[in-house]
Amino acid sequence: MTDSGGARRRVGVMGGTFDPIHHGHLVAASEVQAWFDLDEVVFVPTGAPWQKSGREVSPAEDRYLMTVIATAANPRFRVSRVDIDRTGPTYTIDTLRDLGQQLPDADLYFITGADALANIFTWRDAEELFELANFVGCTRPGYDLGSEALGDIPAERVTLVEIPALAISSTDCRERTRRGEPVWYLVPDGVVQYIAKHHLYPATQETP
Ligand SMILES: Nc1ncnc2c1ncn2[C@@H]1O[C@H](COP(=O)(O)OP(=O)(O)OP(=O)(O)O)[C@@H](O)[C@H]1O
Ligand SMILES: O=C(O)c1ccc[n+]([C@@H]2O[C@H](COP(=O)([O-])O)[C@@H](O)[C@H]2O)c1
Repeated sequence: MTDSGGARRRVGVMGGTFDPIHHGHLVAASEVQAWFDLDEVVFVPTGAPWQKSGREVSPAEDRYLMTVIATAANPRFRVSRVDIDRTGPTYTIDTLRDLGQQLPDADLYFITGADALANIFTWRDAEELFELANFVGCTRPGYDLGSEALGDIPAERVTLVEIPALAISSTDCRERTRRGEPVWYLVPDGVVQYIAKHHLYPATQETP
């Protein structure tokens, strides 16, 4: 909503495969929300993450529901279905166009990890992305994003934000679950229970 002075809202967009969502994602979104005084952060689970097509990804509805569970307690967080309800590969250019139409009075801040930001020119219509949103790159353990990695990203459209180092990845959470190790406190409690209830990330069968 626009206030009487016509001020534009600031909305964060946190896209991800979220297989599963973990506290690294949630801390990054919370830090960026506070840093930019965002009105809200919209989490957008991917439908078909084409750059992860070489590996098995859990059903979109499971990833969506885990994201809803993980964000439910924060009044500034919500989850959008735009990417999972669109058919075909998921491209951020479509995410930003769809959200821009839904939120015409908002300035968008797309939140990514530093690793993802360094690869942004492999994304579809990369040049156009910077016309639709600001980009916020979160530092992540193991990634030292020097200014050369930002390459041709327009400087006025990108900000790097240092967040408390959290060495958590979805890959590690899946592997720990497959090995029967706990993921308590790496992911929200409700997500631990969702993974168990729906038998996500089962132990892989050893071939004799
Ligand atoms: N610990 C973390 N701290 C900050 N950002 C993160 C962290 N983990 C992931 N991200 C960022 O969150 C976004 C969504 O990530 P994604 O859902 O692919 O999780 P992931 O942990 O990187 O998954 P995977 O290990 O399966 O590749 C990406 O922009 C990614 O760079
Ligand atoms: O637009 C693209 O071509 C593109 C390519 C790779 C990743 N992305 C987006 O980057 C975000 C993080 O993706 P991922 O695969 O690291 O979970 C998510 O919103 C993806 O849709 C987007």
